[in-house]
Amino acid sequence: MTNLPENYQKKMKDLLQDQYGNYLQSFSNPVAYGLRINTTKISVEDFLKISPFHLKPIPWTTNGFYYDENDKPSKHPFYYAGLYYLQEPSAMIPAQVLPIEEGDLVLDACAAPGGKSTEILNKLNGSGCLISNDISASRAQALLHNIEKWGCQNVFVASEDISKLSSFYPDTFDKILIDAPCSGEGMFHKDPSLIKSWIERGNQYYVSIQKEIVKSALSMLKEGGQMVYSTCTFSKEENEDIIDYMLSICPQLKLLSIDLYDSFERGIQHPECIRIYPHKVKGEGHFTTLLQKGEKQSKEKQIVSINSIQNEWIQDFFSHVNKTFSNGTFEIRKEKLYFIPNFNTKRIRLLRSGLYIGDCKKNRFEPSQAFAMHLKKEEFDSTIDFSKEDERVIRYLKGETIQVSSKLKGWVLICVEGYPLGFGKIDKGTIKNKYAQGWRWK
Ligand SMILES: C[S@@+](CC[C@H](N)C(=O)[O-])C[C@H]1O[C@@H](n2cnc3c(N)ncnc32)[C@H](O)[C@@H]1O
Repeated sequence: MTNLPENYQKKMKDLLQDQYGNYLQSFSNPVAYGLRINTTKISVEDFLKISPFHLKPIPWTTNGFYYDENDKPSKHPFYYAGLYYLQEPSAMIPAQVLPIEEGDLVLDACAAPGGKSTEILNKLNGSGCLISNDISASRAQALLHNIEKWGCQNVFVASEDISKLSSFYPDTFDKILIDAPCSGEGMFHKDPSLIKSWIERGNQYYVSIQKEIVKSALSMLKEGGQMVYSTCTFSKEENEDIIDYMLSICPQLKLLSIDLYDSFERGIQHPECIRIYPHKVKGEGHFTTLLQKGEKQSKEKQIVSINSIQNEWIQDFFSHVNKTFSNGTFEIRKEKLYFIPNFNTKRIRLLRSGLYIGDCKKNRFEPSQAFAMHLKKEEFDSTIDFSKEDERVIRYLKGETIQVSSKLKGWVLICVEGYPLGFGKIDKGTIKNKYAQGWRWK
């Protein structure tokens, strides 16, 4: 049984009252594991047809499933194909309740390692643009990897303090998600090591950070824009009190109610908010609120612009690519080709602008790993598709040279069950491995 500090126990007893015994009891439940399907790459129905895992629907999501601990989905080629994200089931709620519409400009303010950003990208479905930001440079690297694996083009990955972003983008975003840094009380069951940090820092340490973050976010939200504030902690100071603080500094802000799944609880004094407790659902804890700044406005039409790059090697490569790009421009920066969405990011620290397509080397073009993840099998005219049981899949993911019986020559997109994993270069049945070094199977 987890050793909870005395003062934490007292707070939780006051909060939960007669449910406190059930809360303590929940520490002996097994941890619930979840995966969320990348609906940009595969429909839920199609994934269920090819999934080798023991899946059960997570009732508050449309594309989230519990899996069995022994399934080990992080050790499967489908994970490398970016077909799903592994996420704690209750953490699926914040992105789910943010009402994203086609063409929205969205900010995920505290995004790393990317659980919520990946779902926002699914909801944007290739339209609009996401700025996925995290102050921590090292966490932002993990964010970049997850975003690239997800395969989208309409995203910038930034690493800034959100207060700095706010000076560049007043009244800019249609939607903002703040999954705030918090004391993590909802994670004590899954990761008891967080209790030590709770003892050292308590709740107030986070309250001041959260206030700064929400103040900056509110100033970046457009009139009529909507915002989700969420934490994975139970303390009222870090949840409803932060909502009260937001209401006090932004008078036109209002709370919108969220459809309540049976076992969710309402917020303290704010019935529009939802509280998720581990003794009520199969998942850890979370708090989520949906807010709107003033009245909804009608939307301006997106500017559609597209250019082409006059480079023989790029054009030759693109003669094998059957896909159209929109709402952005192709740009070569330091010999790398990108497709960059229409959004001015000139003054912020970026880890990635849009889609990194490949490298313009002397007399040739080399497509990137990110571009392979972006393509669908039918969008490249030279593919080798393996079944998930084929031992060459793992060998490819390990970076080995592999043999196939094929007359193809040149760049090939290597797929598993029809879903791209990366590129290779084939000649006389030998595939030279081009799977990115840092992504390899360990
Ligand atoms: C709860 S985690 C986010 C988890 C993420 N939303 C997900 O679903 O994978 C909070 C994040 O906030 C980031 N953070 C803390 N202070 C920040 C600030 N001032 N500006 C931007 N990000 C910040 C932390 O580095 C941390 O990664």
